[in-house]
Amino acid sequence: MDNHSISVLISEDELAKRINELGEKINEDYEGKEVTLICILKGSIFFTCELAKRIHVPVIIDFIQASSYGSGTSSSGTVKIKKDLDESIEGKDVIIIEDIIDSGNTLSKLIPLLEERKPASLEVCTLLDKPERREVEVNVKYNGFNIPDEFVVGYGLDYDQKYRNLPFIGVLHMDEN
Ligand SMILES: O=P(O)(O)OC[C@H]1O[C@H](OP(=O)(O)OP(=O)(O)O)[C@H](O)[C@@H]1O
Ligand SMILES: Nc1nc2[nH]cnc2c(=O)[nH]1
Repeated sequence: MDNHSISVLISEDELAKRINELGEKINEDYEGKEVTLICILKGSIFFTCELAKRIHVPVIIDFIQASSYGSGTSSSGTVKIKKDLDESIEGKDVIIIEDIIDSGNTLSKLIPLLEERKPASLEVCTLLDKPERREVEVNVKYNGFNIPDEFVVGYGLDYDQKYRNLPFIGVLHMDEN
């Protein structure tokens, strides 16, 4: 069994404050419109819920699931759709909600696929960005925090499907022995 510990990187209060700011910005940018939030399962569920509560224009929420990294901590480079959206996004103003952008592989595959469905607009909102890890450029309109190249858990992010329920973002430290 793994021996590891977790240290707080971004506290619950800091998350709430920044998500408020992102919500306010989205309210300004989408004034008079309806916005469709696409939550990328599973990691983005907490962020999507918290952000959606702060958006005051009409909101539609839908879910999509891309293939996962599995139990490891690095990108496979290939992305498959495991669960597709329920509704059409044709003519909709869409924001993709991500918990984290790491290599950029997931979004670089997902964005063209969603663009083919002819949304009126398509933007990306991520809670976390690890710019040092980027392999493929992704156009990100809303970004909560840039973080260092550390494996993080909590607030939806897992290690081996665990720790998604932590109310903060923590760094996972693996013990040496
Ligand atoms: O920029 P990338 O290198 O592609 O990494 C980012 C993706 O990795 C994580 O998902 P994961 O595949 O771990 O699935 P999960 O959200 O179900 O945990 C995260 O939620 C992003 O979707
Ligand atoms: N849980 C988790 N998933 C990721 N996917 C890409 N980067 C990360 C990370 O730092 N933590």
